[in-house]
Amino acid sequence: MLRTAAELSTARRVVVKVGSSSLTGPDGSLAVDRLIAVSDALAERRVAGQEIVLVTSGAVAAGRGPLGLSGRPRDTPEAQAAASVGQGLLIAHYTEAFAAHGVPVGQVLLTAEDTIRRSRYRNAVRAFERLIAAGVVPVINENDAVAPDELTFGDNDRLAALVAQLVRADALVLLTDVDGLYDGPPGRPGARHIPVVESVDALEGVEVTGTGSRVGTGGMITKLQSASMATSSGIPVLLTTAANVRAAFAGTAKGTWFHATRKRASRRQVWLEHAARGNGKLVLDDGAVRAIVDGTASLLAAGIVRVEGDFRAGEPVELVDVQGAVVARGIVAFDAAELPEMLGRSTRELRAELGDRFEREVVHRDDLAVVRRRTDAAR
Ligand SMILES: Nc1ncnc2c1ncn2[C@@H]1O[C@H](COP(=O)(O)OP(=O)(O)O)[C@@H](O)[C@H]1O
Ligand SMILES: N[C@@H](CCC(=O)OP(=O)(O)O)C(=O)O
Repeated sequence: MLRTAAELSTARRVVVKVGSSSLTGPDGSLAVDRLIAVSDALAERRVAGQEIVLVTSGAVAAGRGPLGLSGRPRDTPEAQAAASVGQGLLIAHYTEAFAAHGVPVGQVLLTAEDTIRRSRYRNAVRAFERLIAAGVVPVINENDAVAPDELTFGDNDRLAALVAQLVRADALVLLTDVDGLYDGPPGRPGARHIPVVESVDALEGVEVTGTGSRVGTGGMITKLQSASMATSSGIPVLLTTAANVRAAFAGTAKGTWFHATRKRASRRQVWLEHAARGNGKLVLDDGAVRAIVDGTASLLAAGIVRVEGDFRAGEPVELVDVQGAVVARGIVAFDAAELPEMLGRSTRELRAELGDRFEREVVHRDDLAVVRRRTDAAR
């Protein structure tokens, strides 16, 4: 696992996210020279043997000019139209810029649903692995033209963290218009640069805003959420400017390095913790909550006080405490309809009264991910 920003040159696989603010000019339209500069640096890394996955914003901004929009789109359909027009332009420029180095790119447009559903998640993993093995740089954006309002990532910072988890990257690099995290809005006199963050969730005395550049989405808040998601699954994060991309890979860029806070988790665990959404909830008593949070126990029927929602065996569910706070997510081994008569009973009673099939754990340890405290709304 990478310990410092200086080690980035040794990373095998790096996900790089470039924000709209780094790809646009002062009038908010696409600045092709900036896109080419980032592409040149990344293509060189790919040619040198590093595996690069690019998450790029800029579709909405790139679509503004051709549609004659002077500011941000006014509503969702206008943003969808701008993204649709802009995405084509964006990928055309990337294709050309990387081709100058003999590197093919492959466009992948994701929606939140692609990560929420296990079958789609697995399918995305397969596609990425094949692209990377073929020497391609996957170029990813959200599928803004069709993503339904209630199911969008909305910002590419968190999408980039999910992609980093999906491809099991060694590092995530967030390129933006500011050379790292400051203890307050960087334009404010006296704001201090923070070179290293040990744990995003333990950050204190730092003021971040959700509004950033004129074209970006989410400001620094979504970057911290992204860093929290990545670092808590074992992936360190470097935040710096797009102009620093070469220096970043040489290990010399001014930026902020977010240490990984946990060991690398399996894709299944990461999916459960960060992406999976379920239709149901299992409400646990205090003893069961302690056992699950402590780390080694499976969930038994004896520790469940109530079942909410409708689900089938094999689907993800939330494990919540009696106050409703999410403690963990897991794959449940029984249908919702089977559980009520099992609640509160020991495995021995279940076997005696309901039969052998009911002697099992309700959620096996291997199918369970404890949801730790992290920056709110990190999903
Ligand atoms: N504490 C902070 N440290 C650094 N930048 C901050 C902070 N709080 C807010 N920001 C703002 O976040 C912006 C970057 O976010 P955003 O505009 O969404 O960029 P991008 O388009 O690259 O995703 C910066 O321009 C900066 O003004
Ligand atoms: N998918 C959108 C990007 C949304 C977004 O997160 O933008 P940014 O904050 O600039 O990374 C687009 O391509 O315009």
